[in-house]
Amino acid sequence: MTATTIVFDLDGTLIDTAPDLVESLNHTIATRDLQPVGYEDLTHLVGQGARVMIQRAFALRGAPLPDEDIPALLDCFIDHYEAGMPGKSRPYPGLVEALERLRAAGFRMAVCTNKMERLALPLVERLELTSYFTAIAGGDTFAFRKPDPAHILATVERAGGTPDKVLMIGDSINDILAARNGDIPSIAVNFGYSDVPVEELGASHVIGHFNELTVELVERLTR
Ligand SMILES: O=C(O)COP(=O)(O)O
Ligand SMILES: [Mg+2]
Repeated sequence: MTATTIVFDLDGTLIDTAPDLVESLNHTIATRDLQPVGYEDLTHLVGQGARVMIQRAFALRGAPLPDEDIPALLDCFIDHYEAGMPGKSRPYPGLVEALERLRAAGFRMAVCTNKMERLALPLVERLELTSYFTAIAGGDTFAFRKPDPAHILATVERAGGTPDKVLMIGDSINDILAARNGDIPSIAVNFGYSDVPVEELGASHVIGHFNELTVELVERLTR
């Protein structure tokens, strides 16, 4: 019997990246004299990767952003974010213990994030989490990304899992919608960066701490 593949989102699910995202974003928009955004703005800004985050920050400040200006701003963000990594970003409480017990129970685990692969890989590596995951796919790894369920399924395939035995765990609409669109059971975590209450996302289950992510829960949701 093939083991279930547990697919985790990254920002706001495995790792609390908010302080560094906000800092790098503010560094980037300051080059255009825009006022800094706050932590409370982040839930509206993250989710679709750095390019969209920059575009949304300009929109939030009512500043025009011609397409041809985006590459330089994106480079500015990437350079700043990469240089500081892992900065203040940390795994959420109880994560490592949860990964340990799920690995011991034989589950295959993978990461499916809309963050660029070149940022996701070193972040996971510098927080010493890489060895838990059989595959790590970013928002630019394939030609599609969350909320397209193909992103989850291609990640599972890369991890050597089977598409009918998958559990998606995420913090926001993209994750849960991708799961729902693919008929995949899902868990929403309530400690991430959703701009709506996670109970409204339509996940199969909601957790408030990784100590609730038990082997029994995974088995029950993927039966
Ligand atoms: O960085 C983003 O915008 C989204 O990243 P996530 O898919 O890991 O939440
Ligand atoms: Mg997320």
